[in-house]
Order: sequence, then structure tokens, then C-alpha cells
Amino acid sequence: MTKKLSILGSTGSIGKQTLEIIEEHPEKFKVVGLAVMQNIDELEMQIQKFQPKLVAVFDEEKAQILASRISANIKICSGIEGLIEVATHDKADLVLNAVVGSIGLLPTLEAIRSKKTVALANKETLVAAGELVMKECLKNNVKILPVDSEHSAIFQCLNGEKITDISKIILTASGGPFREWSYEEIQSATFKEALKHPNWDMGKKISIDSATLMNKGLEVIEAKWLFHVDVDKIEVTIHPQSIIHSMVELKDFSILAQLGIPDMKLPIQYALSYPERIKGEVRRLDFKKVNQLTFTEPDVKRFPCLALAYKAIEIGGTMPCVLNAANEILVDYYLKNRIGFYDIAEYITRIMEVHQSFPYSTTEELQMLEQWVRSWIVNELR
Ligand SMILES: NC(=O)C1=CN([C@@H]2O[C@H](COP(=O)(O)OP(=O)(O)OC[C@H]3O[C@@H](n4cnc5c(N)ncnc54)[C@H](OP(=O)(O)O)[C@@H]3O)[C@@H](O)[C@H]2O)C=CC1
Ligand SMILES: CC(=O)[C@@H](O)[C@H](O)COP(=O)(O)O
Ligand SMILES: [Mn+2]
Repeated sequence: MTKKLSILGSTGSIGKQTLEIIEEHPEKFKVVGLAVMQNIDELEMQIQKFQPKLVAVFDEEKAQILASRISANIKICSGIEGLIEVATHDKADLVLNAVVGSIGLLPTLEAIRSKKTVALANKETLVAAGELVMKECLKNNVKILPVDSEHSAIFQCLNGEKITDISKIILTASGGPFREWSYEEIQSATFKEALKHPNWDMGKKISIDSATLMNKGLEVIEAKWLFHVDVDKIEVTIHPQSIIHSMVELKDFSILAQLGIPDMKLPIQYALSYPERIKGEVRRLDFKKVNQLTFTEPDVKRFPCLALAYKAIEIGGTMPCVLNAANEILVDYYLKNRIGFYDIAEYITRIMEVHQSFPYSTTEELQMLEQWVRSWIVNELR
């Protein structure tokens, strides 16, 4: 049977690779909805090729320009309502969420409430509101299929295992572009240097997160919610080759790992085809060409963001939402050359000292908090 898909963030790195997989398997997958922020030129080409029934452009002006360019029988919507409409399209069997940032939270929640399976790349959703999202999954008997490479690896390792048998999750981290740089060198690193990831070609925000190791911190929080594991059982190891995508140690101390060439096509494809496996244009790992697989402890002095993420989830409540919101804003400032590399960690440290975490129960509370984070940072950096 053909699976029908809505793709949020179709013009991004994950979104485009998803469409390439769909193009390879037209008998298996069909696109019914696409959502983007503002890139209507790319979206227009995607519309011609995939003929979705519904598209959303977050930016209202751009949505209007697109409307003047394309056929009237494709519905165009905008704003957060548009994103939600695509996420809940009645024909969609699977919603792939690959937008960047916590803007992905509401469409994820609404997709779950509409009983859609969600293939989740947008890790910020689980960092900001993991507890709420997992409760909705339970209530609606809905599955989240991880797209993030480490979480896909863990998901694949756990196939057939009991979650209660997990003794430890070992998340691998490449170490990013500054793995071997001194503190002083990193201090003056430009955003262009930070964008040069050694192993993966990704969007700007996640590339900076990988350079600060905040990406791994966000992934620790993501793993806690996806696999119902306490953070003290989640370990990070620096594995510069990015061949082992993560590991699980079970209670009998058997360690399971998933390996492959660093290529997001595999985890994306697995989330699309699950529970089946399909053969696609994924690069094959030749074992004989792997010279060495190395593992070292992360250095939280040079990469304080990792420790901040552990601290935020240990405090719990609204603290991870504050960490995430502050990080999103500060990464944007860094990309605009307005702050230095270590200012990201510095301002996150300070806002976490100011914020009194509380147990939240609604997305409105989190949205108000995000607004507070933004005004706090704007004020500090004035
Ligand atoms: N890239 C990767 O290899 C990996 C990414 N991830 C995660 O996946 C997510 C996406 O990452 P990536 O693909 O790299 O990011 P990109 O920056 O490449 O793409 C982001 C996409 O989201 C869209 N978007 C942003 N804001 C909105 C909005 N308000 N409404 C609708 N669409 C929006 C963008 O549209 P537009 O083009 O119009 O701006 C674009 O299509 C992130 O959460 C990231 O952490 C996880 C693992 C690996
Ligand atoms: C491809 C993927 O899943 C990214 O999240 C990747 O893990 C980033 O690399 P780092 O290990 O450097 O964070
Ligand atoms: Mn990852």
C-alpha cells in the first residue's frame, strides 16, 4: 500500500533528502502536504514534481506570491495554522517533521492528536516539551519514529528488546569541527568555521549546535523522552568517525550498536518504511576500509553546552524549554556575528540561573516562557 506523507520543512536538509527517497520509491510513498518557512522557489519546484494537495508557507506574504504562481487546485495556507493544517491533513498516514526549532511543537502535538504517526527530526520539540508530547502519544496510542541518526540507531538496536532491560544508552558524538581546537582557538572561532561539520552536511542551526556540543545535549534530552530512560543512564562518547551511530547496553551487559556511513538517507528511509526495510540509494559501509573506531570522553570545559543540557533536564520542568529557547536565539545571534562562540554558553548559564523552573502543563505556558527568554536576551545584549 502507498504511504501518504506530509512533510514539514520540505526545503531543508532533511526535507530535501526525504523527497529524494520518495522520488526513488513512487510506488511506496506519495506526498499529500508540504510546509516551509519562506523558500517558495524551491517549494514551487517540489509542487510541480510531487503534486501535493496542500502546501503551507509560514510567511504570509510569500504564501500570497506563491498563490499567484501555481494552480488554483492546490490549497495554500500560512502561519502556524498552515503548519498545523499540513500536519493534520486527513489523507496523511505519516507526518515527517523536519522544521527547525520549537515552532515544530504545535504541529507535532496536533498530528499526534489526529492519530498520525510522526517521523520526528525536529528534536527541539522533545527538548522543549518532551513530557507533554509523550503523554499525548500514550493517550492517542500514536508512535513517534525517530529520524535523528543516534535515536534511529537506538530504535533499531531496541527492536525486539524490552525498554526495561536497558542499562545504558551510549550516544556517539563526532566532536564537531572544534574537537581538537584549544579553548583559546575556539573562543575566537567564526560562524563560518563552526559551520564546517567534519562528517555531516546539515542546516545552519544544527551545525552550530554540533560545534558547541549542544546538539548532543539536546539529543540526551530527546533520548530520555523517546526511550523512557533516566538521564543518569545516558552517556555521551566522542567518536570522530561517526560510523557507530549509537549503542545500547542491556542489563546482561550485552552492547548493541548500529553502524553505517554517515548519511541521513538511512535513518530517514527507515522512518518512512518502518516496520519494513527497503533498499535505496544509501551509501554502503565497507568494513575493510574502516581503519579505526575511537572513543573518548567529552570535554565539558571546552564544550560547556553539553553540561548545561544535562543540568537543565536534571532540574526538569520548564528548564529544558528555557535552555532550548535561549540556544535558538543565541545561535541566531552568533550566525549574525553579534556574539562570540562562548557567549552562547555564557548567556544560557545566566538565564538558567535567573529562571525558576516550574512544572508546566500547557503549550501556552511554554510560549509565554519563550517570549520571556527572548526579551531577557534582547535586554542583556542591548
Ligand atoms: N540536517 C540533518 O542532517 C539533521 C537534522 N536534524 C534536525 O532536523 C530539523 C531540521 O534540520 P535541517 O533540515 O538541518 O534544517 P534546515 O535549516 O536545513 O531546514 C529547515 C526547514 O524548516 C523550514 N522551516 C523553518 N521554520 C519554519 C516555520 N516556521 N514553518 C514552516 N517551515 C519552517 C525551512 O523552510 P525554509 O527553507 O523556507 O526556510 C526548512 O525547510 C532540526 O530540528 C534538526 O535539529 C536532526 C538530525 C540530522
Ligand atoms: C546526523 C545527525 O543525527 C546529527 O545530529 C549529527 O549527530 C550531528 O553530529 P554531532 O555528533 O557532531 O552532533
Ligand atoms: Mn543526531
